Amino acid sequence: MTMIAPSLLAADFSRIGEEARRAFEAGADWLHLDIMDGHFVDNISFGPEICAAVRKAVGPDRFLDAHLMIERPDHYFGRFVKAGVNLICFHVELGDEYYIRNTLKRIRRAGVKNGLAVNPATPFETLLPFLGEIDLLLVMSVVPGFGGQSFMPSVLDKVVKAAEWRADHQASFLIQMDGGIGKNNADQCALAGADVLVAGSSTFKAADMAQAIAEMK
Ligand SMILES: O=C(CO)[C@@H](O)[C@H](O)COP(=O)(O)O
Repeated sequence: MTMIAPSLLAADFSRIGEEARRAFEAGADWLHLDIMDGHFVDNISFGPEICAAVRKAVGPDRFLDAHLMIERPDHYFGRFVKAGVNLICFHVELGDEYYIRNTLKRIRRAGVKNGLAVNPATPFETLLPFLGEIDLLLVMSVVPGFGGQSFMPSVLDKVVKAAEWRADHQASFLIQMDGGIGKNNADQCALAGADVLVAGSSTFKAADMAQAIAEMK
């Protein structure tokens, strides 16, 4: 079944530990942590210390995935490993083939899963050198930086291509989609091949988070 990962970016930051627990109590499979540095994207969110506080709040067994929208993932990822996240994803737009490949390898060597994120405007072909070396592909369905934006259906084609590539090459990376996702488009994402749906506004801001997650599933 498709997994749902509420994005903590849409939570009430004045009660962040409680909000993280609320997501799992409502049926979340993972919790998605959006890390923004004000350079790679035009917004600043939170860093490793908040991630460590979230880990403490939810206990050791919950799956936390960190989406680094930052310029130097190679420099900072170790701090997120120490904070206790399970997966670290960064953007394919950030560097040349050597930089991306090397950073992917280093993340795995540090003992967590790796992931590569792709912006809506970046073509599928940019991902080809790396698809055999990732645990997760994150296809952005909004321009990263802010929650609450509208879903871009044009990216579904990239998800279909990634799912086809995965089947043809007997690969096993998960496909995650993120941005503007809720009960009205979750089915399109899953049918295109997405395994994990990130949802911020449609979960944390729902009147009933458990019902919102159940409806998406
Ligand atoms: O990474 C991002 C935005 O950059 C996302 O994770 C959003 O935070 C998802 O929020 P909604 O679009 O679901 O409100």
